[in-house]
Amino acid sequence: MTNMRLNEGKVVNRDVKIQARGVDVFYGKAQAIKSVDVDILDKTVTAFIGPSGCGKSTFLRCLNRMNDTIDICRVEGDIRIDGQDIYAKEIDPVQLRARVGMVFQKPNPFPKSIYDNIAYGPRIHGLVNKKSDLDDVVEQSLRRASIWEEVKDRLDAPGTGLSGGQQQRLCIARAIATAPEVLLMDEPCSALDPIATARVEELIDDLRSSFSVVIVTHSMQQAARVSQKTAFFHLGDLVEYDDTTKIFTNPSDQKTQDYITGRFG
Ligand SMILES: Nc1ncnc2c1ncn2[C@@H]1O[C@H](COP(=O)(O)OP(=O)(O)OP(=O)(O)O)[C@@H](O)[C@H]1O
Repeated sequence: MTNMRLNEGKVVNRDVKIQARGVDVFYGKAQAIKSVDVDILDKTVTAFIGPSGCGKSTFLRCLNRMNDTIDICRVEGDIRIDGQDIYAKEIDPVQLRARVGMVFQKPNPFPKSIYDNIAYGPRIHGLVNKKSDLDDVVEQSLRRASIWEEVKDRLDAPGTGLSGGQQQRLCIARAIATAPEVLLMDEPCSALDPIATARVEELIDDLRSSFSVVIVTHSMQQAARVSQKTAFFHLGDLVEYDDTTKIFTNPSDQKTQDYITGRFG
């Protein structure tokens, strides 16, 4: 793709944050992910791309054990965050999900006030004791998600009353309120208009200074705009994983080339 604006951010020797080795995922007997090995870097945006049904969301959900909530889903292999096996017996998935936050395709604010949407995580994880500290976390999270100015005078209003784009930024604020190390985003802009999408993309670029961000996207333009690393999945295989500029200008695999040039998908 020659007319694609590529993110200028360089990938410079970032530490590996998530290491996956030999990851297989099954839904009943059907295998959705086949022996995936990948090193996801810290302070970097990594995009997962590939045709519908290739396993992007399934693999993303392995990274904070969201697949545990699907009865027929079985995950095998080894996934480590900072060297720690996240499937080890002693790992509490609820605590893990505070460290590895997630934002979904459709904004899903709790049926609570804007304030309580953000305060919920820090409260249940016991991250703050005093009301004034909680107020600070709420304000900082909303500022970081670039929505503070729009909501600061109506923190008691329901989160569900915001526009779609505002709701998605609220959900991002909610995910970062527990001070996660990794932020997983599953097609976070697919329900948003182009202006709201642009705001969320700017936000993603800003967030990578603090977190490792992994985003599933159907939009190759979006992958090129926001990510520094791209993983191309096809039929459950991780076909190619490299710098985003390389994937979009000079991929090594013919299947990647065919996908980015629109020959299938
Ligand atoms: N809860 C589930 N139960 C059974 N099979 C599932 C489930 N979720 C996903 N699958 C299957 O696993 C495979 C991978 O699906 P997944 O949703 O991970 O792909 P994807 O690349 O994210 O697709 P899309 O881009 O359409 O969202 C598909 O064959 C899908 O039908």
